[in-house]
Amino acid sequence: MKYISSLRMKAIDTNCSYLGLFPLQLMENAGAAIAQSIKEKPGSGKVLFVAGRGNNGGDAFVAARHLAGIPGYNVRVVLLGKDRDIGTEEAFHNFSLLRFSRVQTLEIRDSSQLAACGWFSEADMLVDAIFGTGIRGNIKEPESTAIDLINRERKAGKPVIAVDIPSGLDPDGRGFEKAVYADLTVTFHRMKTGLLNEQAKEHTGKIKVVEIGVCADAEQYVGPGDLQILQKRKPEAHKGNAGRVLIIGGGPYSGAPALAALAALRAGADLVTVAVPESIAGIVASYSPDLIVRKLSSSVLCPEDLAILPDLINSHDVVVMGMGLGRAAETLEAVRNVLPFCRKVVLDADALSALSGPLFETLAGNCEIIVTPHSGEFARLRGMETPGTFEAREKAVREFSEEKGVVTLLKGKIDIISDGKQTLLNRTGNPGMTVGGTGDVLAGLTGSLFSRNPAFLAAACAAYINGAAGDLAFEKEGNALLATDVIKKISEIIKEAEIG
Ligand SMILES: NC(=O)C1=CN([C@@H]2O[C@H](COP(=O)(O)OP(=O)(O)OC[C@H]3O[C@@H](n4cnc5c(N)ncnc54)[C@H](O)[C@@H]3O)[C@@H](O)[C@H]2O)[C@@H](O)CC1
Ligand SMILES: [K+]
Repeated sequence: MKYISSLRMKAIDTNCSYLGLFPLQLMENAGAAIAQSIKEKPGSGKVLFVAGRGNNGGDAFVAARHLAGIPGYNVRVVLLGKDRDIGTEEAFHNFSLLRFSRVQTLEIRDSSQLAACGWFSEADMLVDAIFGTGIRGNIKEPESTAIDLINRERKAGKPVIAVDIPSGLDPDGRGFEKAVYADLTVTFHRMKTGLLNEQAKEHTGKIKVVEIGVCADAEQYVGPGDLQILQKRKPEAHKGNAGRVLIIGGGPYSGAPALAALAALRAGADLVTVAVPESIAGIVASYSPDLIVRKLSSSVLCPEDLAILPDLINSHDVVVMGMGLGRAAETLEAVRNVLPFCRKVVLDADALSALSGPLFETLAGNCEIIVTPHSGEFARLRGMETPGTFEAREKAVREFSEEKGVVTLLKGKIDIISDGKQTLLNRTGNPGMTVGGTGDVLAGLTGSLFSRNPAFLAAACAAYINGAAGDLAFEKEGNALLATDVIKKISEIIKEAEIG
């Protein structure tokens, strides 16, 4: 069974808006589904909706409007507050429509009015729309009393329908104080994680999962909603809290590690150190005063560098390795020797050539790995051709990630990101980005996000931001865009999403 966390559900909601499917439309469908479920229950003439001030309450206002037009129903809504306290535009809009909908409403000042109004005891059926996925912290008044009153009526034998989640339950399955006991829970789009455990089952009654018209792409493709799940910078943050990234690259090339490092900085990392062979250290340092450069021993990464790398690795949160390293035998040996010292690593470009099946097994459990291959590198990693059809490629990425215990970001016209259990696609980006260096930018971005976030989320969001920055660069430069133009645009995406 597919189930979903409250954060991911919120992300899908935001992705829907981005695609042009607005919250008001989803709320209309959610409310209509509730009204339908009420109609399917016999003996429910006098229906009382108990609504909180969030969107869960908004769903109830829609359902009340849908039901009120039907002969035989007497519909009442008690709002736990005043209309000015309603927290969202959509819920407020739907509450306002009740004035024209033959629905009796009551706005309360405090919990004493709840029992005094007599509406709970007069109802034949109660609909619980106090909270859904937006519950936070200890339950306050008047919500707490409202839950008690619904439960009192249920004990007296009246049916109770919960909107999305019985109010009080934690949507993600953490502990809870108290919650509504329902006969039926009508939950939207997907089963919520918090409805599954044994304790929750005592509260949910039967669970019905109803579709509310979410666009498939809002769930399948990374979007702005996913960016909202990323860790935000805390106001009291100290230097280093927003991530320390170590880039190991360069030798035959000097630009690649610098591009990765600058992208990591733009994506919000506090400290980025670039460890490069001595022969190019001066060149890399000269690119930008923002870079901290550490010299390795020779003209390519080699096993002797193990003298300084483990300490450097320890003082950073994430290692990003591979850009511009070249594939000299001693370099690939050094990559293999460095990996056991890493706890979190992004492997790109030439570092991917050092990997082999047994190496993944040795590292399993000690090191979280993100690999960022293009199609050719993915073929080498797997030891077989990358499939031609999109579906087969997606399956290959999923299976490889599951088998090796890594997150794979397969770059392409549509990027595929998987950890074996979850898979997301990304379609930001444009043909101008086939220019050299954009892969290095993506690796740096991925490392920066990975320093503060789970691997799968970091890889998916990095793919989105890299492509979205590339699209902004394309508006100005067209097909003549350069990797450095992409880096310059990262800040616009980060700023708009209020992350970083
Ligand atoms: N795709 C979606 O995510 C959709 C969500 N919808 C509905 O929207 C709900 C989520 O809406 P919201 O995010 O507005 O949140 P909720 O409506 O679940 O709860 C937020 C309200 O509860 C109050 N509150 C939170 N914790 C409290 C506490 N401990 N004590 C007292 N009051 C507390 C808040 O101040 C706010 O007024 C879903 O459960 C669902 O019912 C639907 O409208 C359809 C689409
Ligand atoms: K509810």
